[in-house]
Formats: sequence, structure tokens, C-alpha cells
Amino acid sequence: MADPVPLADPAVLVSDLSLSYPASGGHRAYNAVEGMSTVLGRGRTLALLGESGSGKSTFARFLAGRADDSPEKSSRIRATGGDAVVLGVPLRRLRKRAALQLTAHVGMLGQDAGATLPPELNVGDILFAPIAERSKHFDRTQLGERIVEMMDIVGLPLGKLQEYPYELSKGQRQRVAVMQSLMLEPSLYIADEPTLGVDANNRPRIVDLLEWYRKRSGATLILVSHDIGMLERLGQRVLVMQQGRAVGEGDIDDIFRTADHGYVQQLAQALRASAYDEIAEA
Ligand SMILES: Nc1ncnc2c1ncn2[C@@H]1O[C@H](COP(=O)(O)OP(=O)(O)OP(=O)(O)O)[C@@H](O)[C@H]1O
Repeated sequence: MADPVPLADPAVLVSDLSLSYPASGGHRAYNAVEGMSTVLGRGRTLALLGESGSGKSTFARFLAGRADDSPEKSSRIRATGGDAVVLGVPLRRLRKRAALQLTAHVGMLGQDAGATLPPELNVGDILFAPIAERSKHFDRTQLGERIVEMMDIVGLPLGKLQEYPYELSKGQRQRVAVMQSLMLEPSLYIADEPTLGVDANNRPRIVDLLEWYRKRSGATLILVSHDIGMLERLGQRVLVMQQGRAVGEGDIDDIFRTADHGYVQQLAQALRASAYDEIAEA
């Protein structure tokens, strides 16, 4: 099995990839993604857009090397065609050990991550946890400096490091989750709706953090998001999905201006006209 190459270029290469959920409880196997192909150069940012159920999260989770990351068998994603190569590692038959090696370099912020913070840890320990899980020896001082810088960028006072998730607002929890997902300094970072549910004043702080991280690390980003403010600041390429398939891909400005696909045109109009949460939750 190939070892991950953090500086691989392209960082992500997807060819004719189809993904499905297995049959379970009387339900047939479900094809969530069909025939996707795309290439993402190192250091680039790709935004995934599309209506609810179009396969964005499935695609994102698979690319993050987390296809099997679910206690329920029925939620494990299977590649049924094609393949994706992420940081030089083919994902189609990724074994547990190889997945663990890959995920050291691929950060993933799952949907509504702020709601799944461990309730028994305070914010400081939550931030240290990804590092402590992988290594007993780490430089607390150096990490502490990084944490202070991140807390400042997202506008959280340092006193919050002693607080527990139940003491934080929803938006504060989400900011902690985003910080936590960056702690291992991933070279590929995939975030599923990082600003969803965060009030409009605090969304830019999350974008600030992602922008800071991208500049500092040169990481490649994949963002599932309809937050137009974020896409304008961070998005470079946009891939629009509908019913598991890519229906448009291009530079953020071009794709909406010149889109010839009806759904992409509709989406472009909606993004310009509506409040972000209404689209994301539609
Ligand atoms: N655990 C699962 N088991 C079976 N089918 C699933 C599972 N998770 C998602 N699906 C189905 O796969 C399809 C794609 O879902 P997915 O969550 O990837 O879409 P999405 O575009 O991210 O939607 P949303 O924006 O609502 O999160 C949907 O039809 C969904 O019902």
C-alpha cells in the first residue's frame, strides 16, 4: 500500500468514481455518487455545491479517507466504480491501517461538528486531543502558541479554554470544532458546511481561520458550502452536484456567469438572492 505523500500534486485525482451505501434492513444498496471525475492541484481550493441529498457529504467523506468511519455498517461507503487517489493513496481498497496513516494528513470537519464535541473534555483538552491520540510526546508550548493564535483569529477569549462544550454557544462550539480539525496541520482539509448554523457575525471568523491556515500551510481545501461570503473569499473552483453527478465545474466566477446547465443557473440565482441558511437547509 502506498504511503501518503503530503506534498503530492495533484492532491486529489478522481476518475469515474461511483459510491454507494450497502443494502440494509430491507433497503436496497443506494448509489449516492455516480461517475465523478475531477482533479485538484496542491494548494487549490474546491467548493462542492448542490441541493440536499446530491451526494456532497458522501463524496467529501470518501475523499477524506473516512468511508468506514461509522459504527453502523449501513453508513459505510463503498466504491463501486472508478477510484480516487488522495495524497498519492488510492482509496478504493483502503485498509484500516492505511486509512489511519492517510487521515493523519487529511483533516475532516464533519457536518454539524460543533454538536459532537466530547462533553467530558474542556476546550483546551479538546484541542490537544487529536495530537495526544497519535503521540504521547508533543511540544505543548509550541502548540499552545498556535492555539492562542487561533483563538484570537476566531474571537474566543482564552478563558474559554477551561470551559466545557455545554457552557458554549452553538457558534462557539463550531469554532472550537474547526480549530480542533486543524490541529494536526493537515495538508488536505475537507470541511462539510463549516459555517452552517453560525450567526452571520461569526461566520467571517471561521473564514478568517481557514484563510489563515491555507496561507500558513499551503494546504489544499475542499469545502462543502453554500455560504456565498465564504465562497467568495476562499473558493477558486466550484463543482456543482445534482443527484450524485457533477453537473458543472469551473472557476467560481465563470461557472455562475456562463452556466448552461439549468440547475447551476438556478443555484447561482438562489445564492445571490437568498439568505445562506435557507439554501443550505432547503
Ligand atoms: N448512511 C446512509 N445510508 C444510506 N443512504 C445514505 C446515507 N447517508 C446518505 N445517504 C443517501 O445518499 C444520498 C446522498 O447523501 P449526502 O448526505 O451525501 O448528500 P448531501 O448533498 O451532502 O446532502 P446534505 O446537503 O443534505 O447534507 C442521499 O440520497 C442520502 O439519502
